[in-house]
Amino acid sequence: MIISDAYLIVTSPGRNFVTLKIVTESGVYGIGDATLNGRELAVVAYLEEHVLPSLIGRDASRIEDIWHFLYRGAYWRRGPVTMTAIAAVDVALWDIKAKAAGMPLYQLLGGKSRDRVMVYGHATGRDIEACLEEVARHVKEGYKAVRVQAGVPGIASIYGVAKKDGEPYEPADAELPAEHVWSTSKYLNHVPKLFAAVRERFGDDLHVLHDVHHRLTPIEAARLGKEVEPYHLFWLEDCVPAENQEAFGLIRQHTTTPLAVGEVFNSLFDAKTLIENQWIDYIRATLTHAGGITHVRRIADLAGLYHVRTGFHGPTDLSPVCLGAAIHFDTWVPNFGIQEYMPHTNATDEVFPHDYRFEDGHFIVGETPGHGVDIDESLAKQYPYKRASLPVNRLEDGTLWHW
Ligand SMILES: O=C(O)C(=O)C[C@H](O)[C@H](O)CO
Ligand SMILES: [Mg+2]
Repeated sequence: MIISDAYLIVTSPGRNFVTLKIVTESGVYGIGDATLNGRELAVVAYLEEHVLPSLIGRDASRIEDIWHFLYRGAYWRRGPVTMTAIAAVDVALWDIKAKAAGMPLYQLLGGKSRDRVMVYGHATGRDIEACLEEVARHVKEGYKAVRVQAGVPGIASIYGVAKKDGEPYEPADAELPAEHVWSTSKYLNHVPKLFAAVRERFGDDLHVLHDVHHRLTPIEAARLGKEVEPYHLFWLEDCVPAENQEAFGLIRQHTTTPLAVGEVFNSLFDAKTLIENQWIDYIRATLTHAGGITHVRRIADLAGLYHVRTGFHGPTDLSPVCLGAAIHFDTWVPNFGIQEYMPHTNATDEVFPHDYRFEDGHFIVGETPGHGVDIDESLAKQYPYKRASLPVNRLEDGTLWHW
């Protein structure tokens, strides 16, 4: 199991993905996702210059040791670039270990805790009516849980809403950051109306979710949480930026709406205070950005002690490699909550052949040894990298705000 080669494949079948391939002397290889949306080449440089040369000749089976070699050994700890690079190595090594054992990854983690994992899809529309149509489409396709994001009158472009109804939403839509204008008051006045309409049309059984995308202050988030209480959301996500973990204590005092956070977290330490105080209900840290299976397992275990469940980030900017590994993790993790799912384009699915499948609002894990996702390297070469940036938000007076 000696590592003989390690290299990156950067491809853009509709959007950019960075994939790490680690090859062992026996020929068994593993792949890991190293995609950090809008900062892809920073991770490429980190891996190529500082990580991959030191992997050659190491024993691929020593996953824990390699994790600490890259984390402690770097001296400079944490941060999204470092932790994405470590995650790519970690997931590739777990893939190798599971392939060498002849087992699907979930078996190595401890076996199945469930037969299938519930996902939530994304309904988006320029206005409430268009959004309800998208919710209806998801329900027809079998989804049991739907994230609902609608345009807000008076706000031209908003996170989570496609430019045209019926088109998929892709936030990294320009070479340089697009500038959006944000109004908290217009947003806060609109969201409760959206959820009233959803419940009226779809009844009480559908799980509904909403992503605030970090744009409120704690007291504004508390107001929103209270006002949507009658509509029983599955969760309200990222209602404030989470650098200040104590902010969630304030929000929690005011509302019983369940709270989810963590897609931008890269370490247990980003979530420790939130979890230990039971200020959140779902932790969204992702394998790709939070140090891979080895580290996210620690986050999930801590969360489990405090009734916090997982709800992994799963937008299209995480590659099928991340999604495939996440489905194995979700199938095993005892305190699973839900898995986010934004379908990839056909071109992406062709570059990344995989064995997971969507059925009746759930993912069913595959039985191929490893995490069940591969990369077609010659096809990947046909899609060269294109610089793409996430937008920024400004308040109506021009102040730079959270996007
Ligand atoms: O999927 C979500 O909940 C997101 O908030 C998606 C993020 O905006 C996206 O991953 C940014 O790259
Ligand atoms: Mg989000």
